[in-house]
Amino acid sequence: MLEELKEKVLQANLELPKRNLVIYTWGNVSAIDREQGLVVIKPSGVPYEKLKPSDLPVIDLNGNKVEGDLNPSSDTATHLVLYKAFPEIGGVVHTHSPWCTKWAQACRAIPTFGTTHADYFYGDIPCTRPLTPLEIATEYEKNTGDVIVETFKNLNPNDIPGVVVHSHGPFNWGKDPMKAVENAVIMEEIAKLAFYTQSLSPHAEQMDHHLLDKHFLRKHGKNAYYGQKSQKVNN
Ligand SMILES: O=C(CO)[C@@H](O)[C@H](O)COP(=O)(O)O
Repeated sequence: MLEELKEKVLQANLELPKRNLVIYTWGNVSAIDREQGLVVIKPSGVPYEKLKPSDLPVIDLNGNKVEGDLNPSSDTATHLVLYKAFPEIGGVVHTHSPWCTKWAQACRAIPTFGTTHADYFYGDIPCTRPLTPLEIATEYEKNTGDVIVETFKNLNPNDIPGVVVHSHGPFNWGKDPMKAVENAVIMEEIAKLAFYTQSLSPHAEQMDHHLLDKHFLRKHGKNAYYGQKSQKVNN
């Protein structure tokens, strides 16, 4: 079981350079086996092309390494917070992909400007609140995950599978590690489209972002009542 999960995590990590989401080792993917309460994650600082399944550390939900010689990703604490807070996800990915990171550094949510966005994300893609200097200095600790969970207090992570963390970058998730990476690729493209849209039309920002909510709801087979948000937005 764990060996199969390691292979899935390996393949998902190899997608990051393939999809131009990372340079060097600026990204990491993990997956969770909820029955065993174990997480498989990329080792810290190891180039993707050198990765083997046996290199992938296995950790428990308290962050204790239960298998593997290499150190787990420096973002492990954030991955663990998200698995505990979002019970339906099976994979998490973090990168410093350039377009999402621009919105993160500007501490701005990525606006819903079109159906490309609304096909995948229910409303604007949130940015966390501005982080304090101490939170920025300790981004490797659990506070990064805590501020993401705080951002989703009134949002459904199944309908918005990603966030940009102020001064840091994007985190995405999904039902499995490859779906998490797919959501990261899509969010990076949406971030790029949004950047150029607002540069072409500064007034786009004033558009009612909820105009496209029903597009998402219909696409995802939810009861989309014209002009009203469906009560049932969970998958
Ligand atoms: O945010 C950061 C560094 O600021 C990390 O996400 C690194 O970009 C990747 O770290 P490892 O996964 O290799 O530990």
